[in-house]
Amino acid sequence: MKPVIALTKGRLEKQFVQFFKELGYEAEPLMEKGRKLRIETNEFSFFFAKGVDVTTYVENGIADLGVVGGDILIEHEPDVFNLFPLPFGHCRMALATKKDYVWPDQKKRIASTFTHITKSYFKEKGESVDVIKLEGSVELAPILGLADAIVDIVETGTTLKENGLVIEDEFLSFSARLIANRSSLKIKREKLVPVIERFREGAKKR
Ligand SMILES: Nc1ncnc2c1ncn2[C@@H]1O[C@H](COP(=O)(O)OP(=O)(O)OP(=O)(O)O)[C@@H](O)[C@H]1O
Ligand SMILES: O=P(O)(O)OC[C@H]1O[C@H](OP(=O)(O)OP(=O)(O)O)[C@H](O)[C@@H]1O
Repeated sequence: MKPVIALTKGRLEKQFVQFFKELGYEAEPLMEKGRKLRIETNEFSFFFAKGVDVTTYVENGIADLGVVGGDILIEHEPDVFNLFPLPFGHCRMALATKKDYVWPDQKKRIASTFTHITKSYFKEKGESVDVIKLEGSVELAPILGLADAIVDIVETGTTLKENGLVIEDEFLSFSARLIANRSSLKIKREKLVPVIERFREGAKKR
């Protein structure tokens, strides 16, 4: 059986395919995938899912390996081997609010997709806040008055800037990570170790 790799769709997928190609693996089927969710190459079976679902598939042994953002691992703490960072998908976690915003005296309302990370951040500061969960376009929340501030991923800073928000604090930085199912690493050791080592070497070189 070929190793099965779960890839995060979207941003990370494109950067992974470039990296995978640079390692000398057959990447054409991935580059020509269109809307297909599963792709076979000579050496691997790939499938594509949202980041958090990638961790679920790897945790449950449907995939042997997975490529997922470090933010997802910290937020959801899946029971997988978190092997090492990959040289793409770099971003940071930031607390941001409206420019010149005057914070209210009452409990702060913070909107985020990353509720666990947000709660831990404020807990460490010894501050109790109300966290409002949003699934996307989080920057809207302070602008529309749903929240005082947001905790969200920042890469170039363009989204914040174009929406009149400024960073109050940056507190975590991430990249994509290679993860593995715990039993696959034992049962399929002979097949997986050379792949993992090739990825590790490639990641070091970049
Ligand atoms: N600018 C960025 N915004 C969001 N995620 C980024 C960014 N740069 C790198 N990443 C990384 O890419 C991963 C996947 O991001 P992507 O935006 O493709 O997924 P998503 O936020 O779940 O997407 P979607 O909004 O399409 O559902 C994130 O978990 C994060 O680690
Ligand atoms: O600093 P930047 O380079 O502007 O990138 C950061 C933005 O990208 C992500 O959103 P995404 O495009 O994934 O859309 P979403 O709001 O639907 O998650 C993230 O949530 C920020 O909004």
